[in-house]
Amino acid sequence: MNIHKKDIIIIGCGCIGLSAGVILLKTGDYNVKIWAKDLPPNTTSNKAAALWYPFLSEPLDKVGRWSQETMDYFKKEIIPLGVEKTGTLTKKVYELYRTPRAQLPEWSPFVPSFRRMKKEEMLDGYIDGFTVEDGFVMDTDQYMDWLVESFKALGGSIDQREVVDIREPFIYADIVINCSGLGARELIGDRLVYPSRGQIIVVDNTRDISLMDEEDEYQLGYVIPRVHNSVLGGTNQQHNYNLEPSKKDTEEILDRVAKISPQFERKNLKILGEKVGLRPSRYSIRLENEFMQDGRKLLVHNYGHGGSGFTVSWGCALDTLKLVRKGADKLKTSNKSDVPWYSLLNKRRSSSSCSFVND
Ligand SMILES: Cc1cc2nc3c(=O)[nH]c(=O)nc-3n(C[C@H](O)[C@H](O)[C@H](O)COP(=O)(O)OP(=O)(O)OC[C@H]3O[C@@H](n4cnc5c(N)ncnc54)[C@H](O)[C@@H]3O)c2cc1C
Repeated sequence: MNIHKKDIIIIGCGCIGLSAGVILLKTGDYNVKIWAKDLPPNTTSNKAAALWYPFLSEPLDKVGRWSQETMDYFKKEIIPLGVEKTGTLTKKVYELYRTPRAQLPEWSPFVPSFRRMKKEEMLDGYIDGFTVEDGFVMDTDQYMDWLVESFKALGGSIDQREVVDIREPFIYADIVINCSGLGARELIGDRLVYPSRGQIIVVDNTRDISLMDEEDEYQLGYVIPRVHNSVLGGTNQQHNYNLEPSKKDTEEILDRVAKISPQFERKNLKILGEKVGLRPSRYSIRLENEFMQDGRKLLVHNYGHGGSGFTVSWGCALDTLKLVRKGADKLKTSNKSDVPWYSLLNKRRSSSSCSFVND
């Protein structure tokens, strides 16, 4: 056991915070606690489809690398554990277009199994498309439960609490990781993060291949077969905070998926439910160090993953570990009594405590 373990607080218990927590704990160098306003199953992550495929997130070169690293991690550490445990299933992905694409996606050079679809693979009505043979899907509730269990099994702990002042977790730890997703808008005042509302329909039938019609990035049509059901989508409504499923969206999604293939016409589908989540969109995923309080505290940002949170989760978690190591080496020695706001926030300590394993 490393008796000099550093304490870390992660803000956020979605797929991003939990993946970062697992990677940090696996090193044996840190005590890790998650603070989160909402816990699974009430996070955006639980509302996702979720398919491994880079989508609606930037910058595309980094997204390509993080996506491939995530795929490698899934293949080595998660898929071998079995679908019953992790809710993760290997599935081919087809991204379909009705008009020719002049270019391959910018992220594609990072993914060796990416290729343009062959003519004989094309569905009626489509003339271009891409595929990733070894793609995979997650049944999000099952996968998120497994993530929580993995984090706890490694010694991590989770407190349900909202952070209203980013300085508060620094009372208890010199290193804080901000995985607050859309919450970063209020938590640190980052107005560059905004919601992209996604609505999905859960249906009972499962198919063999994930199909996505991405001709119009705001009027999406996709069918994602998971372990126990399939997900039909979707919407991409920017700056829309409505968390209630809309009847109009449901109707339009059903129309769009019926156009992908007659097998998805509504008479062939049994609707089990509808879900809405707000993707944490940003012009660029923010994964970087920020030093606070004259260099005595380290805030690592890991948020703004848009439509690819699951797809890049482990790649971003591995980079978070690198940032923590790099930042920790540069931290100046902390002297809590020097910190002017400490005494103010100290008042809260009596009512809301936080103890680490080493305390
Ligand atoms: C309909 C839909 C379909 C999607 N499909 C896919 C897909 O197929 N593949 C894919 O890769 N991605 C998909 N996504 C995107 C994916 O869901 C997100 O990118 C991902 O969930 C972001 O994870 P996160 O952990 O950053 O955010 P969240 O899951 O939102 O977690 C944020 C956490 O931070 C906490 N928090 C926020 N503010 C505070 C605060 N002030 N104090 C304490 N805690 C705070 C929250 O309570 C929560 O625990 C989809 C999204 C939607 C909506």
